[in-house]
Amino acid sequence: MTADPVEARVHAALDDLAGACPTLGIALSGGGDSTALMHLAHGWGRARLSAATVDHGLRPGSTQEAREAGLAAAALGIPHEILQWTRRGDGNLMAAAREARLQLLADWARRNGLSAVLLGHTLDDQAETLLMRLNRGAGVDGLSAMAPVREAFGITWLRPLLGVGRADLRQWLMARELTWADDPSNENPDYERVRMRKAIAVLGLPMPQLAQSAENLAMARDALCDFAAKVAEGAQSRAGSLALPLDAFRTAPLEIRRRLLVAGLRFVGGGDYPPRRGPVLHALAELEGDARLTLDGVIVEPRDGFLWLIREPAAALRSPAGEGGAMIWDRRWKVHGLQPGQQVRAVGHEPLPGLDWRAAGLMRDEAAASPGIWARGKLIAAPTLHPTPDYGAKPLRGLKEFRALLYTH
Ligand SMILES: Nc1ncnc2c1ncn2[C@@H]1O[C@H](COP(=O)(O)OP(=O)(O)OP(=O)(O)O)[C@@H](O)[C@H]1O
Repeated sequence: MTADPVEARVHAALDDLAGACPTLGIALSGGGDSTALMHLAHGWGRARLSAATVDHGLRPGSTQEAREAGLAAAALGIPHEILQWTRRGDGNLMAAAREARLQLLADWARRNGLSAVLLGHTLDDQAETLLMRLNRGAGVDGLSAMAPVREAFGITWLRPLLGVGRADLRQWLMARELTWADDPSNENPDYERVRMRKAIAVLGLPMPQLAQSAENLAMARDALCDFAAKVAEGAQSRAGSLALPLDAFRTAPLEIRRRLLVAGLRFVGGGDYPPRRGPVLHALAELEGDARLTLDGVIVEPRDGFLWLIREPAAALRSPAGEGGAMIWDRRWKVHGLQPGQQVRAVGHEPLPGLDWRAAGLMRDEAAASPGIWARGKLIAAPTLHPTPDYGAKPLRGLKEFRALLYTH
């Protein structure tokens, strides 16, 4: 047991988060936080360590800094790699650099069979992030604390420094005559994070309390998710539609209803982004009556004790046709084994009179938005509707997979 408070705290966090990991990676930027992290993890001594530095090549001298980080790792006998980023495309530079950094580190971790990668986010990062997001008017989810454990890019990321302040880490390093590189962008007031850091210092805002608020919000978020999951327990899904029990939905608090509706819209519509808050709140107000509405390509309709969310036929018809052996159509259907010349497109309303769609227990719009297999402009099969004698088995021979995908966001 160590008497130093920084070591005691970080080692306890490592026991907790990484106790079962035989190998750990360190995302080593060369700055004070991750340099301290490397030394503290080395002192902890319970896992085999490797380190990597991403050279973004965005500042002169970045390659030299990455090499110096490598030397610091080598001094502790820790193998180190420099991962080079070459920028492609344009867009938000910081966001692209961050995304690429995580991807490069994740690939490196996989290549080296590492159980998890440690990141050097601190109590200060937690507090600054909270203020930045408050400034942007984020909701409970956006304001919640950074998690100490996170799965992303196919690997586990651990943040054992979240309980320690940046100044304490710097002092810890200085007391041991250990050096680090200061990134000049940490002083650049063009960055929102830097402005927030200065505001915290000038106003004397209490960092631990800010970080605690972020953690409390994370707990509130988790409780809301659990509650929403309970209400959704009686949900049914068929033919890519979703039905939520109407009583449970109507009696749930507004925030729970909002979450359920957002999750349902993404499940049925397959959208990459959640729908905007304003239209969702508006829809929730309308749903207090018996309104039927359309939002984000999804029909929302209270009917027979359920709140139905059905893909809007017009939106499904706009979806590009699916072709080839294996594909995902309309973001929701996985189709495998189509024959050459066959396409997946929505059935549409037109062919419905000739089909026995009621026998499948579907509603009219549900049937129209469901996938059909077409050849030479003719519908030859509609596997989610009842197979009718006209279809026969022939056109479907070879169809191996045809199922609605579950979206879990
Ligand atoms: N160039 C880099 N190479 C390796 N690891 C890095 C690099 N830059 C940052 N990291 C890792 O990420 C941690 C957090 O750094 P930083 O706050 O700059 O990045 P971030 O995750 O992009 O955060 P933010 O979202 O706040 O911008 C560092 O402590 C370090 O572990």
